[in-house]
Amino acid sequence: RVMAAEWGYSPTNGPDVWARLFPQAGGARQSPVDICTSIASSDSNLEMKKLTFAYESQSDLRILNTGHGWKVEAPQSGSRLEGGPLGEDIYQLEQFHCHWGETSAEGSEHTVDGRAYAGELHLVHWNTTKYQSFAEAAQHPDGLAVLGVFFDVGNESNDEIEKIVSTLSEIKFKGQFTDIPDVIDPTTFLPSGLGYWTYLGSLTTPPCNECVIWIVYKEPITVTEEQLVQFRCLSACSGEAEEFIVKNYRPPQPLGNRALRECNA
Ligand SMILES: O[B-]1(O)OCc2ccc(NC(=S)NCc3ccccc3)cc21
Ligand SMILES: [Zn+2]
Repeated sequence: RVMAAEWGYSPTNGPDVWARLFPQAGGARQSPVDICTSIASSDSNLEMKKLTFAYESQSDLRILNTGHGWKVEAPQSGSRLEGGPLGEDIYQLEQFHCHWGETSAEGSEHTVDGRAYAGELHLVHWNTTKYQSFAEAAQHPDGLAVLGVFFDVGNESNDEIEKIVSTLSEIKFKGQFTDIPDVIDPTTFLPSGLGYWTYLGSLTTPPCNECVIWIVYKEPITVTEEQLVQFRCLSACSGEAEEFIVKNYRPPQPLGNRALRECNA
């Protein structure tokens, strides 16, 4: 059966059939995974090398509808993510995006002891110590570092997420983009508690390159149901046809014999 031209999240082009067109999707270090907290080893080594990050505040960042969700392009030569599981290398912010579900009972990519959150934010960084470009870094096992932040649904709307939501009506269709007028400070997306789990994995979307050092924060941030409802109004199509992006998360993949380490910052 020829796979639909575009990969997606429906039964005919979704995660269960990605490996047909994207062989890496069937690899042994795929993401996301279910984080089984009982097997996470508390690695004193991680405690020693504190994970540090420094971001700039930026305005006029471009947000686009990729057809699989929204993505904010935030190449930040002045940003630095280092320490923790990242060895001696410095990683630079490239973009951030989000995954969500049809209802708030699902939506995150990583799960914790089988529990899904309502969504998951990914802050994507690449190794500028070793590689010359994002695309090159994505071809290497230590090329990318992604911070994952879970979304819990609550009554307070998240002001930083609101800056994203307020632009979504302008990028309803796939391929559309606009500039976010507000100043965005990526630091504000991070929870107050900085404990995290870390393991070696992959992109969670095709081509599923096995190039990501994952750092998943334990503490979720809060968004409102209304904010998630707005995410689900984006269209996966470029024109009149309306196929809403109601879910864009990959289910957990086998951890296999990978180490899952935790750091209680
Ligand atoms: O797993 B993720 O959803 O979260 C983290 C993350 C980062 C990047 C992507 N995909 C990209 S950039 N593909 C295009 C591309 C792929 C490979 C080389 C160049 C360009 C998906 C995810
Ligand atoms: Zn992602």
